[in-house]
Amino acid sequence: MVETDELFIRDDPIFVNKELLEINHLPDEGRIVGRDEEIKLLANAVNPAIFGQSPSNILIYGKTGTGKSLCAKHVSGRLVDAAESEGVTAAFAYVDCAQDTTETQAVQTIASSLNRPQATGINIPDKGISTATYYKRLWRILDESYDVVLILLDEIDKLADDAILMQLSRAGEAGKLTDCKIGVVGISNKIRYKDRMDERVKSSLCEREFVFPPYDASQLGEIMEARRDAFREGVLDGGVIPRAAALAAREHGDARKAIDILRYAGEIAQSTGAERVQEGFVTDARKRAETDRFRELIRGSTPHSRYVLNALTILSLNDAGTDGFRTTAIYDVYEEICRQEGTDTLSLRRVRDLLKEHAFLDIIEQSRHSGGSAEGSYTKHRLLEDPTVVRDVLVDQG
Ligand SMILES: Nc1ncnc2c1ncn2[C@@H]1O[C@H](COP(=O)(O)OP(=O)(O)OP(=O)(O)O)[C@@H](O)[C@H]1O
Repeated sequence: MVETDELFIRDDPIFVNKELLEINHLPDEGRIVGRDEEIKLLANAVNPAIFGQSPSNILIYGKTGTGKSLCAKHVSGRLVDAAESEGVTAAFAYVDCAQDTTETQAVQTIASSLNRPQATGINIPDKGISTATYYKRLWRILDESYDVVLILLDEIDKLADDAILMQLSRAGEAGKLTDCKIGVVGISNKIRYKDRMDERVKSSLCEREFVFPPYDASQLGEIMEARRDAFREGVLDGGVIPRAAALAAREHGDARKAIDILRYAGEIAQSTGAERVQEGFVTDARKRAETDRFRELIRGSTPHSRYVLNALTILSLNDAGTDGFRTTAIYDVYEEICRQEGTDTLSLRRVRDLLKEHAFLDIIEQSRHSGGSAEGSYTKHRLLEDPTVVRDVLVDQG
């Protein structure tokens, strides 16, 4: 008989179904909370696709963890099924533009995710063919296999340029490159992303725009409650979810963070050998979730965006008590950082824009002040994240 090694735990005392709390877990319909209206509006915009007609192109904005990707994927999946029952062949491709930043990578991902090599006989290699060849194969795949496709470009602002958007919008124009109808769903948490787009691409790709608001405490509570069965029955103390919901709502209304707090609280119980997940664990769990969230937020951000943040962090670490720092003070430190990095500085205007982007993501807070008639009014910037967390993450990311 094989002996069981007592060193390893076989029955997890805390979790029974931990996948429910994993970052990329896609909850089924019953577990999507508080987004009925957004789901309806998205469905409405792509509705023509179920009859094989062109869906509207969509841009979805909203802060991180507000369910943008989740709802876009959910509606796309349902659209594919609904189209099928109308006799229309549809599919959707999902591209994480933070991973696939170049035009070639993005078109490769789209082509390989839509390709059914057995049926098409087309090969999409990982590399070794030109961008133009990827496109040609993509158009062939679309023509051979589909009446309509949706292309989801998540974190669309991370694309190096507009080239692929240009191609997709051309392809979408009545049968120029393919007969398949194409709908593009761009997703971004940079509210100013559109300003950077080429005018032609903008008018074609931004037919419908949606802004997803942050969740409130009761929605976050429901989102977590809907995953309570990740835990063994009875191990979760009554106060854990309300506490985690209150904290997550007060800070960002970010569902991912709320779920992370819950998972970490469970892991703390596991690692300390506690029998129950206690409300007190939420404080440490929150700190870990905050670090993760921030790391994710600045993942793939441009070096200058990080230098600007680093400048404000250095000021904040040196002078914790103030109500913020003026743009010019931040710019001085930023210039020094650029000197050390051996890179040219961006203009003060661009730095102001980068600060606005950080403000939109709730990394910093901006306030207007009046300096009296001599000075006019000016803006102050204050770091909302814990400066030590920011510093550690920035050091990690180089
Ligand atoms: N309404 C909801 N109901 C249930 N779970 C949700 C809901 N909204 C978000 N979540 C959970 O939070 C996770 C993060 O959501 P999602 O990826 O959709 O956010 P996002 O708005 O796209 O954020 P980001 O800009 O960071 O990509 C999802 O994988 C899902 O597990």
